[in-house]
Amino acid sequence: TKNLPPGSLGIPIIGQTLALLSAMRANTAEKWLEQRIKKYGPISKLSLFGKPTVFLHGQVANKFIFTSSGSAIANQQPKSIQMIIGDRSLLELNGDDHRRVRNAFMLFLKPESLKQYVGKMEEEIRMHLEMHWLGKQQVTVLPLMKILTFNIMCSLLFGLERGTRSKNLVEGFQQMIDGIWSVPVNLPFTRYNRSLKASKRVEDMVKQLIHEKRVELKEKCASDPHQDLITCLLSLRNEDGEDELSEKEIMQNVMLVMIAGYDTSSILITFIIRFLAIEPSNYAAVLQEQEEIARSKKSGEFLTWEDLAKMKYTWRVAMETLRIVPPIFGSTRIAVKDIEYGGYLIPKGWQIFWASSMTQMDNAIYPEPTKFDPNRFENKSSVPPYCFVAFGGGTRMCPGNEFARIETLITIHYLVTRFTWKLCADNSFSRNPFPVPAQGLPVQIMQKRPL
Ligand code: HEM
Repeated sequence: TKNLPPGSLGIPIIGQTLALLSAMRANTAEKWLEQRIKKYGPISKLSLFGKPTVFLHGQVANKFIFTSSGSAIANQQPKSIQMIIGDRSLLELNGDDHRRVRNAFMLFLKPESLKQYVGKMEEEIRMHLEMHWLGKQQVTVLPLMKILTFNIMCSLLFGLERGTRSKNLVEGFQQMIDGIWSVPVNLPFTRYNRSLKASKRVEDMVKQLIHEKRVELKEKCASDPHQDLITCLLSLRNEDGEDELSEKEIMQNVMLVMIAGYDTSSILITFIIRFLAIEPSNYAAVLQEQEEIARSKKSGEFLTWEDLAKMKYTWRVAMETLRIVPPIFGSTRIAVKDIEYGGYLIPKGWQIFWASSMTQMDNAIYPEPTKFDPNRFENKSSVPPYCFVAFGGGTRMCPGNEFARIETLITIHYLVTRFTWKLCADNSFSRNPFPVPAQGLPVQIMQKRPL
């Protein structure tokens, strides 16, 4: 029989949870994990979120976690997420069910489909800049990027225009996510309780939207079933001519997509803006790439898919941002049976924890890891597999990465060609558990003269 990995499970229930969370807030979580790796090696045990856990680090470990079959390692998120989103979201599904629901979402989220939404995203971005940036001297970037990414999602995923409904949705939705990362105590006046109530309201709103889309689809049989995500999902049939997804699956996964795509993308764009403000040579290279594209267009002309393909350097800047500040610090799985790994036993029922930053800040993979150097990604082959894991990997790799790429590139295009900016606060940040720049990143902005 194999031994358990080294390390201590800490105080019952609490374990090392508070220590990790407070290191995240102080932005020292990488150091905290590094010390563990120094002390115990790349495989160690601890307890997190009330569960005995094995922390795994390194390229081989990432591959092991991302490619193991669901019969050995299944997805496992904190119970609070299940209570808030429900038991049929991709996060809870495994095996065939996971594949079926994920494939349905990929029909909408794959690049060939997203191609047709470039214009819609662009309209949202232009409108956003007009409403929130134009004529201002100072803006706070993070809250604005949240508004922007939420509006993009409302438009593309739900076909929902701005108005009272999307306002109510964003309010409910904000309260709902606030509780996902809170202590799951369901008593009146706790954040968690408010979040559960908000999730019920959001659920009702999404249900109503689904109902309307269903009626629309029936009445206008010929209209484009790909006009938005919900309509696309409702139009899917399996081999027996039945609905491919149940209404519950559509509802819960639409809620999941909103949660998964909202904080993450807005944080990525916010941190690119921050890096461009503190790295003048990278800013100059992005500006050159984007001005060249802007110059090739007539005034007011929309960007095309081909234009996005030209934004290679800008995407490298985004990848370097994701490498140094991954919006998702890490995530957990559960061992479905006793597993042997690296000479140790991971007992059935234990949690497995991986952290993207740890591989992405590894000196052996990325020399001078703290240096912001987008050219690391110039040559795809220079990054070994399972070492850039900001979007995860394997069967659960982020299905929204292309969506995030498109909205990020278009937003940066408009920002650098229309504005210049300077940071107003220091450039520190903390994790909560998402990275949040000091004061939400206030910047002083100046509008540029059109090219
Ligand atoms: C910069 C932006 C984004 C980052 C860094 C990011 C990161 C991630 C990561 C690391 C995972 C995997 C977690 C794990 O393996 O446990 C994931 C999963 C997921 N992401 Fe994203 N994401 C981003 C944007 C989006 C967007 C825009 C959407 C939707 C439009 C989205 C939808 C999802 C969904 C539904 C899952 C669960 C997939 C599954 O379990 O099969 N994400 N994301």
